[in-house]
Amino acid sequence: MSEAAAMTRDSGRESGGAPAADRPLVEARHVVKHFDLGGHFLQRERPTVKALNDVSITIRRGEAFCLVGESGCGKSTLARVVMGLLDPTDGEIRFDGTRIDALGHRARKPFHRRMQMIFQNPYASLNPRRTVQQTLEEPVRFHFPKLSDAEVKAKVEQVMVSVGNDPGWGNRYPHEFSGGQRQRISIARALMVDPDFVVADEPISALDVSIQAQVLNVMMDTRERLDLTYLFITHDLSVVRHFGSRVGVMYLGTLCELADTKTLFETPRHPYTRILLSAIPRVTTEEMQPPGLPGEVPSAMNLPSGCVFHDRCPLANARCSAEVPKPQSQADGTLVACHAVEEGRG
Ligand SMILES: Nc1ncnc2c1ncn2[C@@H]1O[C@H](COP(=O)(O)OP(=O)(O)OP(=O)(O)O)[C@@H](O)[C@H]1O
Repeated sequence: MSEAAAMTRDSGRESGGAPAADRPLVEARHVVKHFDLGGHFLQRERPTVKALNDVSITIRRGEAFCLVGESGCGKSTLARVVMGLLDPTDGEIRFDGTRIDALGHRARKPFHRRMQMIFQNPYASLNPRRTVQQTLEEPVRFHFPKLSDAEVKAKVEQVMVSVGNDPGWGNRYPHEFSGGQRQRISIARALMVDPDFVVADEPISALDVSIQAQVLNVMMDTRERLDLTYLFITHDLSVVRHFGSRVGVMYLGTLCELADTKTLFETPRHPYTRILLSAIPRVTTEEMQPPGLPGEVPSAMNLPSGCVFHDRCPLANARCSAEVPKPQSQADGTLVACHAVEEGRG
């Protein structure tokens, strides 16, 4: 199914029928996620963070799909909705052709095994009171209760070796390891249950620059060796270039552009993407504030009308402030949500 088809509301098409390799593994369709901040019950409009507003992406089997954008644009929220850690306000999530966001806990269990997550901070994501062995055994025993002790131990050893860790570290605790070693333990934990899909949310940004490449290489190696599909969230465009097969660029809860990595870097279409890429290599920080971009990102509690980027966009006209642009498929398959591009002004 093409990206454009996935983006067409009411297309309602199942992905069955196509050869396995061509079928999308993960689809987010028209996902909306609003956080209600409570407020006073007499308030007419309760304060709401509009974190995701009609976002659709399709992740194909075996690819490393990267999501980029400034801090607060909704990358982590989209990842959490895909993983079932947050319920979408609207829209749907499909995994291997099955709609999973509406499933009950029991029905979702097999999908929990197939979808794993690696978090940004390996210091916080590993339980300090559990040894490496206990941490790695736990998900295997939960998802494969019939395995014998010897089989579980062999599995731990095999996965530890596969991520470049010493299998003899099992009796040690997380604080005994460096950041890079801990993140490799986190990767091992995700791989223990033979997932198909791994979400990595800023997995290297908390690590020393000197070991970021090592950890990235471990992930690239596992992707090829185990035929994994990745959703990789990052601020760092040089990582995208290195790791990503396709890239989604987000701004203020919307998807601006979705393209093959090579195409995106060679011919960025959306004005926001162009500004972002023109800032490389200066923009690799948490803030990712591209120089030359006027003003600040508006609040997700008070979104601009029309295109959310219009008040910072050098190409904006009256239509941009009035009408939300829909993602349009270009001749090479790239999707761009921009009136200027659509009108040939881009
Ligand atoms: N639980 C929550 N309650 C209220 N607002 C939230 C919650 N989680 C996220 N948000 C808001 O949703 C928006 C998107 O946040 P999100 O963390 O998804 O962005 P991000 O692009 O991943 O940013 P970063 O790169 O800094 O992690 C932000 O405005 C954020 O403040």
